[in-house]
Amino acid sequence: MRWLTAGESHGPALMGIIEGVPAGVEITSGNIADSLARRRLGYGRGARMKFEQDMVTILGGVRHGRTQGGPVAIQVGNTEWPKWEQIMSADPVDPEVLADQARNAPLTRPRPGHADFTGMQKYGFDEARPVLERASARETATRVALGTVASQFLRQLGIELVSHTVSIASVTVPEGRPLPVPGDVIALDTDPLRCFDRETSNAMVDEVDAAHKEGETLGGVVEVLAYGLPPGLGSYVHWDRRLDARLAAALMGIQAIKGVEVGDGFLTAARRGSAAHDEIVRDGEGRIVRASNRAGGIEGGMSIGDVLRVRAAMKPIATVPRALRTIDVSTGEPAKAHHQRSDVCAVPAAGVVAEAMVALVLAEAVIEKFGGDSVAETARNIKGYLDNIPASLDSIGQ
Ligand SMILES: Cc1cc2nc3c(=O)[nH]c(=O)nc-3n(C[C@H](O)[C@H](O)[C@H](O)COP(=O)(O)O)c2cc1C
Ligand SMILES: C=C(O[C@@H]1CC(C(=O)O)=C[C@@H](OP(=O)(O)O)[C@H]1O)C(=O)O
Repeated sequence: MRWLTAGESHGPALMGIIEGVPAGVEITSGNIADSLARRRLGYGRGARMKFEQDMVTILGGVRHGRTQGGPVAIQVGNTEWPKWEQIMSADPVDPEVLADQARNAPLTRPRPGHADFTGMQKYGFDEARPVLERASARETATRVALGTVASQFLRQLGIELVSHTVSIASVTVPEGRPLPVPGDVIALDTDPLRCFDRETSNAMVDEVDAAHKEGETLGGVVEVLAYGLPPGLGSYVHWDRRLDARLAAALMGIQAIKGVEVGDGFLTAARRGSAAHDEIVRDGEGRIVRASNRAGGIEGGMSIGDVLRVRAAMKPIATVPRALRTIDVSTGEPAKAHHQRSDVCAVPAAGVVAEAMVALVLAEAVIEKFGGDSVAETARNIKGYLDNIPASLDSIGQ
């Protein structure tokens, strides 16, 4: 399986292609639009989320609501395009027409924390527009679109994902709260911060309001859970086939994500060995189970058949209204970084993006282990594998 996105933040559309999806995945543009609507949610998102729509068109690979085995191509149109048609035109535009457009003013005051400055150095641009157009997390709309295809595939195999917000700045869900399960997704999506704990969510709203008032921006932590995984996805034999390595890379590949944790992660580093691992025991019905899930469902680079649990830490939004110090590269003089509008906090949206990235990694790992040109074939192969795990090693009660 492989996938790729293209397109700019203010271009006509974003595009994504995913190849290697078996035939028979049930997917409609409505499913993708629903996922994209979830990505736009979240208290603290900026003005653009209110006035722009995501226009989904499936351009290939799907017929009558089912994948056909070929690459799936999805377009997400930017409804803001008419305002940017000349500025972002692929073909040359009369410089006089461009000179009249206020929003085309050169962005010569790069924002610390964004890709602006180094992107200009790297590609030889004299302003940040061409950098931010592609560096922008607008691109994550396409990842969520492609991730929806992956999620639908996984769901048909009994694997369900849940994402939620664990913290906004220093406001954190208290330790020991029960994990949200797939049946909680609707409730999560109606919470302003996609937080499972009502009291914490209220405190998060206050935190975002305070930051907004003070011209600040915020980061936070999101968690993705996967239920129903078979044991053995990923591998211990090569570093780049480890499931934890692939999940970490996928999550770190989201704009503004600065840390990834698998299971209890950093907390585990502070524990003694006897309190760090998940003992293998028999439950009341004689099945082999784990006494805990500190590892987050991965050992030795492989899924162990328990709930997968990964977290991603997002830094505060780089476009800080109380603008940071920078240099105006057109004059060489100290200046304040450019700021027109931005999100105060996009952590809830990042959770939906993280869920999409986890779905893409898991779908790829499933295809790698079980193959299948159709979902039915993949499902048969999974069943054959599980049925053939010897009783002495059976941890899934087959
Ligand atoms: C969903 C989402 C929305 C974001 N919205 C903004 C935004 O409105 N303004 C901004 O400056 N950065 C925003 N960012 C973060 C930037 O894209 C990110 O800071 C930039 O790519 C640099 O981060 P990096 O150093 O991790 O690449 C957003 C990120 C995500 C995931
Ligand atoms: C448009 C989206 O996110 C954008 C991500 C983003 C950034 O710098 O990453 C900056 C903002 O865009 P603008 O600067 O045009 O207001 C966000 O709105 C989106 O998520 O659909």
